[in-house]
Amino acid sequence: MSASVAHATETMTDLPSQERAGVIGVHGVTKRFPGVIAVDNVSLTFHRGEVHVLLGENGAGKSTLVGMLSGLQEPDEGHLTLNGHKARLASPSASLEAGISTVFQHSMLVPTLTVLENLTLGAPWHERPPRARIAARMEELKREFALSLPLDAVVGELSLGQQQQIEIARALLRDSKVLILDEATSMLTPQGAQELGERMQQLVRSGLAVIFITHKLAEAYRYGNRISVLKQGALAGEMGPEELKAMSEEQAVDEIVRLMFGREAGTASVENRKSTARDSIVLKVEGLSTQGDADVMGVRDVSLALRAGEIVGVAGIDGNGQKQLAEAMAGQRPLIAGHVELEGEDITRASVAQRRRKGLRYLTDDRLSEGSVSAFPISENTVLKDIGQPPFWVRGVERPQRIAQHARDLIARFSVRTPNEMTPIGRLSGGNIQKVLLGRELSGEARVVVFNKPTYGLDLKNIETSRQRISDIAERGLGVLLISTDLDELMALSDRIAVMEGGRIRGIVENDGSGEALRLRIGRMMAGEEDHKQATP
Ligand SMILES: Nc1ncnc2c1ncn2[C@@H]1O[C@H](COP(=O)(O)OP(=O)(O)OP(=O)(O)O)[C@@H](O)[C@H]1O
Repeated sequence: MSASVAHATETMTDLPSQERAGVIGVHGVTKRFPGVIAVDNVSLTFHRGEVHVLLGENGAGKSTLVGMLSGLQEPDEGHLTLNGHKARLASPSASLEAGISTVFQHSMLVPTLTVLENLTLGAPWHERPPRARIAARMEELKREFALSLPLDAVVGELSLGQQQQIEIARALLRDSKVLILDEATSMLTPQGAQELGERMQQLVRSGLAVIFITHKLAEAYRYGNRISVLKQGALAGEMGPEELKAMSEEQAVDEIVRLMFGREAGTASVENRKSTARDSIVLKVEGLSTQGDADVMGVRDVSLALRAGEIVGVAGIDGNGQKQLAEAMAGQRPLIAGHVELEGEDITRASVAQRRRKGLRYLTDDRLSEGSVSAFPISENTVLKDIGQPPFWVRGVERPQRIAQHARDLIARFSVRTPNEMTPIGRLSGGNIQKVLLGRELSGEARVVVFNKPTYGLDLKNIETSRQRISDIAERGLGVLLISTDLDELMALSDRIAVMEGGRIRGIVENDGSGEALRLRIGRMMAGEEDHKQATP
Protein backbone atom coordinates (compact mmCIF):
# COMPACT_ATOMS: atom_id res chain seq x y z
CA MET A 1 0.00 0.00 0.00
CA SER A 2 1.33 3.41 -0.80
CA ALA A 3 2.00 5.65 2.17
CA SER A 4 -0.53 8.05 0.78
CA VAL A 5 -4.14 8.75 1.61
CA ALA A 6 -4.15 5.74 3.88
CA HIS A 7 -6.38 3.43 2.03
CA ALA A 8 -7.70 2.51 5.39
CA THR A 9 -10.43 4.92 4.35
CA GLU A 10 -13.90 4.76 5.63
CA THR A 11 -16.81 4.96 3.29
CA MET A 12 -18.60 8.25 2.97
CA THR A 13 -21.63 6.86 4.67
CA ASP A 14 -19.59 6.17 7.81
CA LEU A 15 -18.92 9.86 8.23
CA PRO A 16 -21.19 12.60 9.54
CA SER A 17 -22.69 14.58 6.66
CA GLN A 18 -20.77 17.81 7.35
CA GLU A 19 -17.50 15.94 6.76
CA ARG A 20 -18.59 14.65 3.34
CA ALA A 21 -18.73 17.92 1.53
CA GLY A 22 -15.58 19.58 0.27
CA VAL A 23 -12.45 18.18 -1.25
CA ILE A 24 -10.43 18.20 1.95
CA GLY A 25 -11.24 18.69 5.58
CA VAL A 26 -9.72 18.72 9.03
CA HIS A 27 -11.94 17.56 11.85
CA GLY A 28 -11.19 18.36 15.47
CA VAL A 29 -7.45 18.43 14.80
CA THR A 30 -5.04 19.30 17.60
CA LYS A 31 -1.27 19.54 17.49
CA ARG A 32 0.88 20.13 20.55
CA PHE A 33 4.52 21.11 20.82
CA PRO A 34 6.37 21.33 24.13
CA GLY A 35 4.68 24.12 26.09
CA VAL A 36 2.26 25.18 23.34
CA ILE A 37 -0.92 23.98 21.65
CA ALA A 38 -0.16 25.05 18.09
CA VAL A 39 -3.54 23.91 16.69
CA ASP A 40 -6.41 23.46 19.09
CA ASN A 41 -9.42 21.34 18.06
CA VAL A 42 -9.88 22.94 14.64
CA SER A 43 -12.48 21.78 12.12
CA LEU A 44 -12.50 23.25 8.61
CA THR A 45 -13.60 22.14 5.17
CA PHE A 46 -11.91 23.35 2.00
CA HIS A 47 -14.21 23.30 -1.03
CA ARG A 48 -13.56 23.04 -4.74
CA GLY A 49 -14.24 26.32 -6.49
CA GLU A 50 -13.27 28.38 -3.45
CA VAL A 51 -10.27 30.45 -2.42
CA HIS A 52 -10.26 29.79 1.31
CA VAL A 53 -8.18 32.37 3.16
CA LEU A 54 -6.46 31.50 6.44
CA LEU A 55 -5.70 34.51 8.59
CA GLY A 56 -4.06 34.88 11.99
CA GLU A 57 -1.27 36.67 13.80
CA ASN A 58 2.25 35.21 13.98
CA GLY A 59 2.03 31.98 15.93
CA ALA A 60 -1.73 31.53 15.43
CA GLY A 61 -1.23 28.03 14.02
CA LYS A 62 -1.55 28.56 10.25
CA SER A 63 1.72 26.88 9.26
CA THR A 64 1.06 23.96 11.57
CA LEU A 65 -2.34 23.44 9.97
CA VAL A 66 -0.81 23.67 6.49
CA GLY A 67 1.87 21.24 7.68
CA MET A 68 -0.87 18.69 8.38
CA LEU A 69 -2.34 19.11 4.89
CA SER A 70 1.04 18.91 3.19
CA GLY A 71 2.09 15.77 5.07
CA LEU A 72 4.80 17.43 7.14
CA GLN A 73 3.13 16.59 10.42
CA GLU A 74 0.20 14.56 11.61
CA PRO A 75 -2.38 15.72 14.14
CA ASP A 76 -2.13 14.41 17.71
CA GLU A 77 -5.92 14.30 17.81
CA GLY A 78 -8.66 14.52 15.19
CA HIS A 79 -8.46 13.43 11.56
CA LEU A 80 -8.41 14.56 7.94
CA THR A 81 -10.85 13.71 5.16
CA LEU A 82 -10.33 13.66 1.40
CA ASN A 83 -13.46 13.76 -0.72
CA GLY A 84 -15.45 12.62 2.26
CA HIS A 85 -13.14 9.72 3.11
CA LYS A 86 -11.18 9.64 6.31
CA ALA A 87 -7.52 9.85 5.35
CA ARG A 88 -3.98 10.00 6.68
CA LEU A 89 -1.28 12.10 5.09
CA ALA A 90 1.80 10.65 6.69
CA SER A 91 4.42 12.20 4.40
CA PRO A 92 4.86 15.00 1.85
CA SER A 93 4.70 12.45 -0.96
CA ALA A 94 1.40 11.13 0.44
CA SER A 95 0.03 14.67 0.30
CA LEU A 96 1.24 15.12 -3.29
CA GLU A 97 -0.27 11.80 -4.33
CA ALA A 98 -3.54 12.89 -2.81
CA GLY A 99 -3.49 15.88 -5.16
CA ILE A 100 -2.39 18.53 -2.70
CA SER A 101 0.43 20.90 -3.72
CA THR A 102 1.92 23.53 -1.47
CA VAL A 103 3.75 26.64 -2.60
CA PHE A 104 5.76 27.77 0.40
CA GLN A 105 6.73 31.35 1.16
CA HIS A 106 10.35 30.60 0.35
CA SER A 107 10.91 29.13 -3.07
CA MET A 108 11.54 25.39 -3.22
CA LEU A 109 13.04 25.63 -6.71
CA VAL A 110 16.66 24.97 -7.66
CA PRO A 111 17.96 28.37 -8.79
CA THR A 112 20.77 27.00 -10.97
CA LEU A 113 18.46 24.80 -13.07
CA THR A 114 16.22 25.88 -15.92
CA VAL A 115 12.46 26.28 -15.70
CA LEU A 116 11.97 23.03 -17.62
CA GLU A 117 14.35 21.14 -15.33
CA ASN A 118 12.56 22.49 -12.27
CA LEU A 119 9.18 21.54 -13.69
CA THR A 120 10.24 17.91 -14.03
CA LEU A 121 12.35 17.78 -10.89
CA GLY A 122 11.66 14.79 -8.72
CA ALA A 123 10.31 12.60 -11.50
CA PRO A 124 12.59 9.59 -12.21
CA TRP A 125 14.44 10.13 -15.51
CA HIS A 126 12.59 7.33 -17.28
CA GLU A 127 9.24 8.87 -16.33
CA ARG A 128 10.06 12.43 -17.32
CA PRO A 129 7.61 13.73 -19.85
CA PRO A 130 9.24 14.79 -23.10
CA ARG A 131 9.86 18.48 -23.64
CA ALA A 132 7.26 18.70 -26.40
CA ARG A 133 4.54 17.46 -24.09
CA ILE A 134 5.43 19.95 -21.37
CA ALA A 135 5.67 22.76 -23.91
CA ALA A 136 2.19 21.91 -25.21
CA ARG A 137 0.75 21.78 -21.71
CA MET A 138 2.45 25.09 -20.84
CA GLU A 139 0.70 26.65 -23.85
CA GLU A 140 -2.62 25.53 -22.36
CA LEU A 141 -1.68 26.91 -18.95
CA LYS A 142 -0.74 30.18 -20.60
CA ARG A 143 -4.17 30.46 -22.21
CA GLU A 144 -6.09 29.32 -19.16
CA PHE A 145 -4.19 30.91 -16.28
CA ALA A 146 -1.87 33.47 -17.90
CA LEU A 147 1.14 31.43 -16.76
CA SER A 148 3.84 32.41 -19.17
CA LEU A 149 7.24 30.86 -18.54
CA PRO A 150 10.44 30.75 -20.60
CA LEU A 151 11.27 27.03 -20.39
CA ASP A 152 15.00 27.46 -20.97
CA ALA A 153 15.60 30.38 -18.60
CA VAL A 154 17.66 29.74 -15.47
CA VAL A 155 15.33 30.04 -12.49
CA GLY A 156 17.68 32.14 -10.35
CA GLU A 157 17.54 34.89 -12.97
CA LEU A 158 13.75 35.20 -12.89
CA SER A 159 11.70 37.51 -10.66
CA LEU A 160 10.08 36.18 -7.50
CA GLY A 161 6.69 36.46 -9.19
CA GLN A 162 7.84 34.30 -12.11
CA GLN A 163 9.40 31.78 -9.74
CA GLN A 164 6.08 31.49 -8.00
CA GLN A 165 4.39 30.89 -11.36
CA ILE A 166 6.74 27.96 -11.91
CA GLU A 167 5.62 26.43 -8.63
CA ILE A 168 1.98 26.91 -9.55
CA ALA A 169 2.63 25.43 -13.00
CA ARG A 170 4.34 22.46 -11.38
CA ALA A 171 1.25 21.87 -9.24
CA LEU A 172 -1.00 22.06 -12.31
CA LEU A 173 1.21 19.70 -14.32
CA ARG A 174 0.74 17.22 -11.48
CA ASP A 175 -3.05 17.64 -11.77
CA SER A 176 -3.34 18.85 -8.20
CA LYS A 177 -6.83 19.33 -6.82
CA VAL A 178 -5.80 21.48 -3.89
CA LEU A 179 -3.28 24.29 -4.08
CA ILE A 180 -1.95 25.79 -0.87
CA LEU A 181 -0.29 29.19 -1.17
CA ASP A 182 1.58 30.02 2.03
CA GLU A 183 2.17 33.78 2.34
CA ALA A 184 2.55 33.85 -1.40
CA THR A 185 2.11 37.59 -1.80
CA SER A 186 4.46 38.76 0.95
CA MET A 187 7.37 39.45 -1.39
CA LEU A 188 5.39 40.35 -4.52
CA THR A 189 4.83 43.85 -5.84
CA PRO A 190 1.22 45.12 -5.51
CA GLN A 191 0.86 44.40 -9.24
CA GLY A 192 2.22 40.86 -8.79
CA ALA A 193 -0.13 40.29 -5.85
CA GLN A 194 -3.09 41.39 -7.92
CA GLU A 195 -2.11 39.09 -10.77
CA LEU A 196 -1.86 36.24 -8.29
CA GLY A 197 -5.29 37.14 -6.91
CA GLU A 198 -6.80 36.98 -10.40
CA ARG A 199 -4.97 33.74 -11.12
CA MET A 200 -6.35 32.19 -7.94
CA GLN A 201 -9.86 32.99 -9.09
CA GLN A 202 -9.15 31.38 -12.49
CA LEU A 203 -7.80 28.32 -10.71
CA VAL A 204 -10.87 27.85 -8.54
CA ARG A 205 -13.15 28.42 -11.52
CA SER A 206 -11.42 25.45 -13.17
CA GLY A 207 -12.39 23.31 -10.16
CA LEU A 208 -9.45 23.53 -7.78
CA ALA A 209 -9.62 24.31 -4.09
CA VAL A 210 -7.15 27.04 -3.15
CA ILE A 211 -5.98 27.65 0.41
CA PHE A 212 -4.43 31.09 0.64
CA ILE A 213 -2.49 32.30 3.66
CA THR A 214 -1.93 36.00 3.97
CA HIS A 215 -1.52 38.69 6.59
CA LYS A 216 -3.15 41.39 4.49
CA LEU A 217 -6.82 42.02 5.08
CA ALA A 218 -7.54 43.73 1.77
CA GLU A 219 -6.21 40.67 -0.10
CA ALA A 220 -8.28 38.36 2.07
CA TYR A 221 -11.44 40.25 1.21
CA ARG A 222 -10.68 40.80 -2.49
CA TYR A 223 -9.41 37.38 -3.44
CA GLY A 224 -11.07 35.12 -0.87
CA ASN A 225 -14.41 33.35 -1.21
CA ARG A 226 -14.26 32.16 2.40
CA ILE A 227 -12.17 33.46 5.30
CA SER A 228 -11.18 31.58 8.46
CA VAL A 229 -9.38 33.28 11.32
CA LEU A 230 -7.11 31.37 13.68
CA LYS A 231 -6.17 32.73 17.06
CA GLN A 232 -3.79 31.01 19.47
CA GLY A 233 -4.34 27.75 17.66
CA ALA A 234 -8.15 27.81 17.77
CA LEU A 235 -10.66 28.80 15.11
CA ALA A 236 -11.78 32.31 16.09
CA GLY A 237 -14.34 32.64 13.32
CA GLU A 238 -15.25 31.84 9.72
CA MET A 239 -16.98 33.93 7.07
CA GLY A 240 -18.54 32.08 4.16
CA PRO A 241 -19.24 33.34 0.62
CA GLU A 242 -22.79 34.51 1.37
CA GLU A 243 -21.73 36.41 4.45
CA LEU A 244 -18.78 38.02 2.64
CA LYS A 245 -20.91 39.02 -0.32
CA ALA A 246 -23.32 40.78 2.00
CA MET A 247 -20.56 42.89 3.55
CA SER A 248 -18.71 45.93 2.27
CA GLU A 249 -14.92 45.74 2.37
CA GLU A 250 -14.93 48.04 5.37
CA GLN A 251 -17.42 45.93 7.30
CA ALA A 252 -15.50 42.75 6.51
CA VAL A 253 -12.19 44.31 7.55
CA ASP A 254 -13.67 45.54 10.85
CA GLU A 255 -15.01 42.07 11.59
CA ILE A 256 -11.72 40.35 10.71
CA VAL A 257 -9.70 42.82 12.81
CA ARG A 258 -11.99 42.05 15.75
CA LEU A 259 -11.55 38.30 15.25
CA MET A 260 -7.79 38.51 14.79
CA PHE A 261 -6.76 41.09 17.34
CA GLY A 262 -9.70 41.56 19.68
CA ARG A 263 -9.77 40.20 23.17
CA GLU A 264 -12.43 37.84 24.37
CA ALA A 265 -14.82 39.63 26.71
CA GLY A 266 -13.69 39.10 30.26
CA THR A 267 -10.02 38.48 29.42
CA ALA A 268 -7.90 40.59 31.71
CA SER A 269 -5.67 42.99 29.82
CA VAL A 270 -2.05 43.23 30.87
CA GLU A 271 -1.28 46.10 33.19
CA ASN A 272 0.69 48.87 31.51
CA ARG A 273 4.08 49.85 32.89
CA LYS A 274 4.44 53.37 34.26
CA SER A 275 6.30 55.64 31.88
CA THR A 276 9.82 56.65 32.85
CA ALA A 277 10.42 58.78 29.76
CA ARG A 278 12.50 61.93 30.19
CA ASP A 279 12.72 64.93 27.89
CA SER A 280 16.09 64.38 26.23
CA ILE A 281 16.18 62.57 22.90
CA VAL A 282 18.79 59.81 22.84
CA LEU A 283 18.24 58.35 19.38
CA LYS A 284 16.90 59.99 16.28
CA VAL A 285 16.37 58.34 12.93
CA GLU A 286 15.34 60.37 9.92
CA GLY A 287 14.30 59.22 6.46
CA LEU A 288 16.09 55.91 6.87
CA SER A 289 15.94 53.53 3.93
CA THR A 290 17.78 50.27 3.34
CA GLN A 291 17.84 47.69 0.63
CA GLY A 292 16.30 44.28 1.30
CA ASP A 293 17.84 40.98 0.28
CA ALA A 294 16.60 38.49 -2.34
CA ASP A 295 13.54 37.56 -0.31
CA VAL A 296 13.77 40.04 2.55
CA MET A 297 11.97 43.32 2.54
CA GLY A 298 13.95 46.53 2.84
CA VAL A 299 12.99 49.63 4.86
CA ARG A 300 11.61 52.82 3.37
CA ASP A 301 11.76 56.31 4.80
CA VAL A 302 11.56 55.51 8.50
CA SER A 303 11.72 58.40 10.98
CA LEU A 304 11.43 58.16 14.73
CA ALA A 305 12.84 59.67 17.90
CA LEU A 306 13.48 57.91 21.17
CA ARG A 307 13.77 59.68 24.51
CA ALA A 308 15.88 58.66 27.51
CA GLY A 309 13.92 56.28 29.74
CA GLU A 310 11.37 55.67 27.00
CA ILE A 311 10.33 52.37 25.45
CA VAL A 312 9.16 52.69 21.87
CA GLY A 313 7.60 49.48 20.64
CA VAL A 314 7.75 48.41 17.00
CA ALA A 315 4.73 46.29 16.10
CA GLY A 316 4.34 44.32 12.90
CA ILE A 317 3.80 40.93 11.39
CA ASP A 318 7.17 39.21 11.11
CA GLY A 319 9.10 40.08 7.95
CA ASN A 320 7.82 43.60 7.35
CA GLY A 321 11.24 45.22 7.65
CA GLN A 322 11.65 45.22 11.45
CA LYS A 323 14.87 43.21 11.48
CA GLN A 324 16.33 45.29 8.65
CA LEU A 325 15.53 48.47 10.59
CA ALA A 326 17.30 47.12 13.68
CA GLU A 327 20.31 46.05 11.62
CA ALA A 328 20.50 49.44 9.94
CA MET A 329 20.50 51.18 13.32
CA ALA A 330 23.17 48.85 14.65
CA GLY A 331 25.35 49.56 11.60
CA GLN A 332 25.08 46.03 10.23
CA ARG A 333 23.13 47.00 7.12
CA PRO A 334 24.09 49.91 4.83
CA LEU A 335 21.68 52.82 4.45
CA ILE A 336 20.62 54.05 1.04
CA ALA A 337 19.13 57.20 2.54
CA GLY A 338 18.61 58.97 5.83
CA HIS A 339 20.65 59.45 8.95
CA VAL A 340 20.95 58.29 12.54
CA GLU A 341 21.85 60.43 15.56
CA LEU A 342 22.87 59.17 18.99
CA GLU A 343 22.61 61.82 21.71
CA GLY A 344 22.90 64.55 19.11
CA GLU A 345 25.91 63.05 17.36
CA ASP A 346 25.56 61.94 13.75
CA ILE A 347 26.55 58.26 13.67
CA THR A 348 25.23 57.47 10.19
CA ARG A 349 28.69 56.49 9.00
CA ALA A 350 29.92 54.90 12.23
CA SER A 351 30.85 51.21 12.17
CA VAL A 352 29.17 48.55 14.33
CA ALA A 353 32.04 48.71 16.86
CA GLN A 354 32.03 52.50 16.99
CA ARG A 355 28.26 52.61 17.59
CA ARG A 356 28.62 50.03 20.29
CA ARG A 357 31.36 52.00 22.04
CA LYS A 358 29.19 55.12 21.91
CA GLY A 359 26.44 53.18 23.71
CA LEU A 360 24.10 51.91 20.97
CA ARG A 361 23.46 48.22 21.60
CA TYR A 362 21.53 45.62 19.61
CA LEU A 363 20.11 42.31 20.76
CA THR A 364 19.37 40.15 17.74
CA ASP A 365 16.45 37.74 17.57
CA ASP A 366 18.81 35.14 16.14
CA ARG A 367 20.42 34.21 19.45
CA LEU A 368 22.16 31.07 18.26
CA SER A 369 23.70 31.73 14.90
CA GLU A 370 24.04 35.50 14.68
CA GLY A 371 24.19 36.45 18.36
CA SER A 372 26.63 33.85 19.62
CA VAL A 373 29.07 31.14 18.61
CA SER A 374 27.43 28.09 20.11
CA ALA A 375 30.56 25.93 20.38
CA PHE A 376 32.50 28.69 22.18
CA PRO A 377 32.46 28.96 25.98
CA ILE A 378 30.18 31.52 27.61
CA SER A 379 33.29 33.53 28.54
CA GLU A 380 34.34 34.06 24.89
CA ASN A 381 30.78 34.88 23.95
CA THR A 382 30.58 37.67 26.52
CA VAL A 383 33.39 39.55 24.73
CA LEU A 384 32.55 38.57 21.17
CA LYS A 385 31.83 42.18 20.25
CA ASP A 386 34.94 43.51 22.05
CA ILE A 387 37.62 41.44 20.38
CA GLY A 388 40.97 43.27 20.46
CA GLN A 389 39.60 45.91 22.85
CA PRO A 390 40.86 46.73 26.34
CA PRO A 391 40.49 45.62 29.07
CA PHE A 392 40.07 42.14 27.53
CA TRP A 393 42.94 42.55 25.07
CA VAL A 394 45.98 44.63 25.85
CA ARG A 395 48.32 45.54 22.99
CA GLY A 396 46.81 42.74 20.95
CA VAL A 397 47.26 40.09 23.63
CA GLU A 398 44.21 38.32 25.00
CA ARG A 399 43.71 38.43 28.79
CA PRO A 400 41.91 35.13 29.55
CA GLN A 401 41.76 35.73 33.31
CA ARG A 402 40.16 39.13 32.80
CA ILE A 403 37.61 37.66 30.36
CA ALA A 404 36.80 34.76 32.71
CA GLN A 405 36.26 37.19 35.61
CA HIS A 406 34.00 39.37 33.44
CA ALA A 407 31.97 36.29 32.44
CA ARG A 408 31.66 35.11 36.08
CA ASP A 409 30.39 38.56 37.11
CA LEU A 410 27.87 38.54 34.28
CA ILE A 411 26.68 35.02 35.18
CA ALA A 412 26.12 36.12 38.78
CA ARG A 413 24.46 39.44 37.92
CA PHE A 414 22.06 37.96 35.38
CA SER A 415 21.48 34.67 37.24
CA VAL A 416 22.58 32.56 34.27
CA ARG A 417 22.11 28.89 35.08
CA THR A 418 25.28 27.15 33.97
CA PRO A 419 27.93 24.87 35.57
CA ASN A 420 30.57 27.58 34.92
CA GLU A 421 31.82 30.15 32.42
CA MET A 422 33.63 27.54 30.33
CA THR A 423 30.39 25.79 29.26
CA PRO A 424 29.73 26.20 25.52
CA ILE A 425 26.88 28.69 25.18
CA GLY A 426 25.00 26.37 22.80
CA ARG A 427 24.38 23.98 25.72
CA LEU A 428 22.32 26.55 27.64
CA SER A 429 18.55 26.92 27.42
CA GLY A 430 17.10 29.74 25.30
CA GLY A 431 16.37 31.85 28.38
CA ASN A 432 19.92 31.52 29.68
CA ILE A 433 21.48 32.34 26.32
CA GLN A 434 19.27 35.43 26.24
CA LYS A 435 20.57 36.45 29.69
CA VAL A 436 24.21 36.14 28.53
CA LEU A 437 23.54 38.23 25.41
CA LEU A 438 21.68 40.86 27.39
CA GLY A 439 24.52 41.01 29.92
CA ARG A 440 26.95 41.48 27.05
CA GLU A 441 24.93 44.32 25.51
CA LEU A 442 24.48 46.12 28.80
CA SER A 443 28.13 46.06 29.81
CA GLY A 444 29.96 49.38 29.70
CA GLU A 445 28.15 52.63 28.96
CA ALA A 446 24.94 51.62 27.17
CA ARG A 447 22.63 54.51 26.17
CA VAL A 448 20.15 52.85 23.79
CA VAL A 449 19.22 49.19 23.45
CA VAL A 450 17.46 47.84 20.36
CA PHE A 451 15.73 44.54 21.15
CA ASN A 452 14.50 42.30 18.35
CA LYS A 453 11.85 39.86 19.64
CA PRO A 454 13.55 39.48 23.04
CA THR A 455 11.07 36.99 24.47
CA TYR A 456 10.36 34.93 21.36
CA GLY A 457 10.66 31.20 22.08
CA LEU A 458 11.22 31.65 25.84
CA ASP A 459 9.14 29.91 28.50
CA LEU A 460 6.65 31.89 30.57
CA LYS A 461 8.95 32.41 33.54
CA ASN A 462 11.79 33.71 31.36
CA ILE A 463 9.38 35.90 29.41
CA GLU A 464 8.33 37.59 32.65
CA THR A 465 11.95 38.06 33.78
CA SER A 466 12.99 39.45 30.37
CA ARG A 467 10.10 41.95 30.35
CA GLN A 468 11.00 43.07 33.86
CA ARG A 469 14.61 43.60 32.78
CA ILE A 470 13.54 45.68 29.79
CA SER A 471 11.39 47.80 32.06
CA ASP A 472 14.31 48.21 34.52
CA ILE A 473 16.63 49.25 31.70
CA ALA A 474 14.26 52.07 30.75
CA GLU A 475 13.87 53.08 34.37
CA ARG A 476 17.65 53.53 34.54
CA GLY A 477 17.29 56.15 31.81
CA LEU A 478 18.29 54.17 28.72
CA GLY A 479 16.23 54.47 25.56
CA VAL A 480 14.70 51.17 24.43
CA LEU A 481 13.47 50.25 20.99
CA LEU A 482 11.43 47.08 21.41
CA ILE A 483 10.63 45.13 18.26
CA SER A 484 8.05 42.42 18.87
CA THR A 485 5.31 40.49 17.11
CA ASP A 486 3.46 40.15 20.41
CA LEU A 487 0.93 42.95 20.80
CA ASP A 488 0.31 42.18 24.47
CA GLU A 489 4.01 42.57 25.19
CA LEU A 490 4.18 45.87 23.32
CA MET A 491 1.10 47.24 25.00
CA ALA A 492 2.33 46.24 28.45
CA LEU A 493 5.77 47.83 28.07
CA SER A 494 5.79 50.65 25.51
CA ASP A 495 5.26 54.38 25.89
CA ARG A 496 4.55 54.62 22.18
CA ILE A 497 4.13 52.01 19.46
CA ALA A 498 5.29 52.37 15.86
CA VAL A 499 3.56 50.00 13.44
CA MET A 500 5.63 48.64 10.54
CA GLU A 501 4.07 47.22 7.41
CA GLY A 502 5.62 46.76 4.00
CA GLY A 503 8.95 48.22 5.15
CA ARG A 504 7.35 51.50 6.24
CA ILE A 505 6.01 52.93 9.46
CA ARG A 506 2.25 53.06 9.04
CA GLY A 507 1.75 55.14 12.16
CA ILE A 508 3.07 55.83 15.65
CA VAL A 509 0.51 55.71 18.44
CA GLU A 510 0.66 56.80 22.08
CA ASN A 511 0.05 53.83 24.36
CA ASP A 512 -2.52 55.86 26.25
CA GLY A 513 -4.20 53.01 28.07
CA SER A 514 -7.19 53.01 25.71
CA GLY A 515 -6.81 49.21 25.68
CA GLU A 516 -9.03 47.37 23.23
CA ALA A 517 -9.61 50.29 20.83
CA LEU A 518 -5.86 50.87 20.56
CA ARG A 519 -5.23 47.15 20.08
CA LEU A 520 -7.61 47.02 17.14
CA ARG A 521 -6.16 50.21 15.71
CA ILE A 522 -2.65 48.74 15.79
CA GLY A 523 -3.88 45.38 14.45
CA ARG A 524 -5.49 47.12 11.48
CA MET A 525 -2.24 48.83 10.52
CA MET A 526 -0.26 45.59 10.99
CA ALA A 527 -2.59 43.96 8.47
CA GLY A 528 -1.98 46.65 5.88
CA GLU A 529 -5.01 48.90 6.47
CA GLU A 530 -4.93 52.64 6.96
CA ASP A 531 -4.96 54.00 10.50
CA HIS A 532 -8.51 54.23 11.73
CA LYS A 533 -8.69 56.26 14.91
CA GLN A 534 -12.36 55.64 15.50
CA ALA A 535 -11.92 51.85 15.71
CA THR A 536 -14.26 50.65 18.38
CA PRO A 537 -13.90 47.44 20.34
N1 LIG B 1 8.24 22.40 15.35
C1 LIG B 1 7.80 23.14 16.37
N2 LIG B 1 8.27 22.95 17.62
C2 LIG B 1 7.82 23.69 18.66
N3 LIG B 1 6.89 24.65 18.54
C3 LIG B 1 6.37 24.89 17.34
C4 LIG B 1 6.80 24.15 16.18
N4 LIG B 1 6.11 24.62 15.11
C5 LIG B 1 5.31 25.60 15.57
N5 LIG B 1 5.46 25.76 16.90
C6 LIG B 1 4.72 26.71 17.75
O1 LIG B 1 3.35 26.53 17.49
C7 LIG B 1 2.66 27.78 17.46
C8 LIG B 1 1.97 27.96 16.12
O2 LIG B 1 2.98 28.18 15.14
P1 LIG B 1 2.69 28.32 13.58
O3 LIG B 1 4.00 28.43 12.90
O4 LIG B 1 1.78 27.24 13.14
O5 LIG B 1 1.93 29.72 13.52
P2 LIG B 1 1.64 30.62 12.23
O6 LIG B 1 0.22 31.10 12.39
O7 LIG B 1 1.96 29.89 10.99
O8 LIG B 1 2.63 31.82 12.45
P3 LIG B 1 3.44 32.70 11.34
O9 LIG B 1 2.47 33.66 10.78
O10 LIG B 1 4.46 33.36 12.20
O11 LIG B 1 4.02 31.76 10.35
C9 LIG B 1 3.70 28.83 17.78
O12 LIG B 1 3.65 29.10 19.16
C10 LIG B 1 5.01 28.16 17.42
O13 LIG B 1 6.07 28.67 18.20
